[in-house]
Amino acid sequence: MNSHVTPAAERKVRVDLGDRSYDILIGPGLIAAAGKEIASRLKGRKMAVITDENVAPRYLQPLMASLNENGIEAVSLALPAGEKTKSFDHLIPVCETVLGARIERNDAVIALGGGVIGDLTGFAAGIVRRGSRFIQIPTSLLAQVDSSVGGKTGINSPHGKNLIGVFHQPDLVLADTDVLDTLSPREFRAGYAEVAKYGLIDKPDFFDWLERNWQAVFAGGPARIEAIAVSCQAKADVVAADERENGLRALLNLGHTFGHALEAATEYDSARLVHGEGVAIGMVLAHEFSARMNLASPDDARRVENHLKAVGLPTRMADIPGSLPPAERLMDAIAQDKKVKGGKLTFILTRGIGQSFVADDVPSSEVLSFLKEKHLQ
Ligand SMILES: NC(=O)c1ccc[n+]([C@@H]2O[C@H](COP(=O)([O-])OP(=O)(O)OC[C@H]3O[C@@H](n4cnc5c(N)ncnc54)[C@H](O)[C@@H]3O)[C@@H](O)[C@H]2O)c1
Ligand SMILES: O=C(O)C(=O)C[C@@H](O)[C@H](O)[C@H](O)COP(=O)(O)O
Ligand SMILES: [Zn+2]
Repeated sequence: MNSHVTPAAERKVRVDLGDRSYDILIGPGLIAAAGKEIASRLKGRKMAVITDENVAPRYLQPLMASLNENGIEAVSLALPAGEKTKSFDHLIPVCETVLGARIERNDAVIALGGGVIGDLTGFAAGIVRRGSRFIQIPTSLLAQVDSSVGGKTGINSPHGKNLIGVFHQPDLVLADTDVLDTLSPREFRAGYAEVAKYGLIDKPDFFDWLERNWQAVFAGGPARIEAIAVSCQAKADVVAADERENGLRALLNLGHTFGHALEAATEYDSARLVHGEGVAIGMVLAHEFSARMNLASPDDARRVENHLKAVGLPTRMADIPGSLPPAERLMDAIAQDKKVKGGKLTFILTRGIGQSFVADDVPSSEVLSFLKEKHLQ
């Protein structure tokens, strides 16, 4: 993998979906260049920019200036930051802002922010006028490597994560890597969990490379851009092969069945647990559960845990501050998972590092006794 590291220049990944194909541009300076990139690709000249209150003071003005300089008229809305914003309460003002600005179908709705803003804004774009054009300008590592790509949009319910939403692909993704310098270390680590996920799904060489190069990824520069580009290419390949998660795409859910249950159990309180942290704990649990089912070696679970711990991520349920509900309550959230078929649980399990697979019909009694055991560890 060392040979993959190239100088910090702009990279392009194409998501191949026939007449809904789009580019992901990755590199420095893309917010300043956004107006030009958008104007050269889209006909519409009216846009609504949705962002959050952390991102707005840093990056909204440069984006609005770039749009205006390129003949695009834009309105904006800044929402509170954090997972609780992915709710019906905040969906309403997004839809009303878009409609109030008379954004037509061929104009566009722009998400400027992390995965929360991307998922919420994408959902609004998917339902306003039964589908409006949508541009992702992801500003967190997590959003640049995962949530801005692939068209899953939506909001949370007390019943579980992302249970209300639509598939709605963006028309363009602009990942400005300069903005990652203002992300908090905790949020950078959370995004890194999704980067490591691609290695653990089916790229053992990439996982090896991350074990050796993670400090360089955290430091910035070419290794960081490389990790983002490899992640986007991995996701683009899966989405192009199975856009609506009829099979293969479920692999991108590695660690998420446990992780989402933990997010619901902590009531989407970002102070206690953010999505990437839930995924980190969930990926360790998925490897441990695979070992318990005699599918993989316990050494692989230890290796995954050691790496995630080394970067500073939580890896155990006991790492989550505050108390958790009993294992039976976690099972209620797991039963609402979108991968459940005919009441039977589907998990992403593994035969080793980079050898994940979709396991249908996982016995819930096994999962419950595993969770009871892991609850206090
Ligand atoms: N649609 C998908 O395919 C997909 C994939 C993965 C995750 N998700 C969803 O994404 C969400 C998590 O996304 P996230 O981790 O980006 O969370 P987030 O959107 O809450 O952003 C994390 C925090 O960082 C702040 N922030 C963002 N960019 C910043 C910057 N450049 N400088 C300073 N602060 C910045 C935000 O204001 C927020 O406080 C979850 O809801 C998860 O379910 C969706
Ligand atoms: O894009 C996908 O497919 C994923 O599963 C990516 C995940 O990282 C992401 O968190 C996604 O939102 C989870 O999907 P869900 O269908 O379980 O809500
Ligand atoms: Zn995720």
